Amino acid sequence: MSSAPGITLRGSFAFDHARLFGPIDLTLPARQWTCLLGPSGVGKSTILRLLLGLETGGLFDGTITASDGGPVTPRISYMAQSDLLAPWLSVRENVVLGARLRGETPDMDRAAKLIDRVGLSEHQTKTPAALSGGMRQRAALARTLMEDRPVVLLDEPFSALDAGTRADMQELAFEVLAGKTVMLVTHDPAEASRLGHQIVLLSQDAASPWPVPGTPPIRDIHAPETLDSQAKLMAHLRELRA
Ligand SMILES: Nc1ncnc2c1ncn2[C@@H]1O[C@H](COP(=O)(O)OP(=O)(O)OP(=O)(O)O)[C@@H](O)[C@H]1O
Repeated sequence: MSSAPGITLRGSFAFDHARLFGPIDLTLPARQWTCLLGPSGVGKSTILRLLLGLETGGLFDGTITASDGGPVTPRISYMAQSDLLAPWLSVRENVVLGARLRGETPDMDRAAKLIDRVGLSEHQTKTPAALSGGMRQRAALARTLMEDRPVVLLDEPFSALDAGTRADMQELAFEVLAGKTVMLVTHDPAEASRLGHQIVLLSQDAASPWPVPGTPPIRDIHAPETLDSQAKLMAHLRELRA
């Protein structure tokens, strides 16, 4: 597969001529993790929908480009805020759904390994209705990790998980998505401080870079630079609300 490209979105977005954000200039550097934070309703998920080429109900005035000049949308896999699991399929069938929909033969060994890594081996024949919210989120994560696309967009993928499982799943995602261009939408300063090569704060007027620790991700949760970054980012986010 070709190397994962960087992605750049430049422009403004409006609903019914009321500006939601922009003009902004947001670049996801190739093969790095970009963590996008910002107040609820500022337009983070809308940016993901624009990158995915999905209907937004509004008007985007701008450009979305890949650093290699290739198409953007077909090279993206996406994990939405809601799990989007098919309710009539088992965990295992959901995890291989992408391949089935494309008419491909799924790699069942890879699926089994991922289901095991997200801790759902004993639940793989259950349908989503028989799972907890955190289990459904892990099933959706396994499905996303199963897709081998160069660009991956994750919309609050760990939000329903307990703290220990969340740390484990962050480590799994970082390992499996090595070499891919990733954008993680999160409200969690600790998560961004741990995972981001780049942290970007979205406001109505700008997508602004926020300093990241000098060490490369994935960072140890207890490392002083991770904790320092987390504390400063948290303080800044609280100031923005004041
Ligand atoms: N079809 C629509 N028409 C008008 N406004 C809309 C429409 N769809 C979404 N919105 C509004 O657009 C804004 C941005 O929504 P979006 O989901 O992108 O925000 P977000 O930053 O991801 O929020 P959160 O952090 O809560 O998930 C919200 O205020 C939402 O109410």
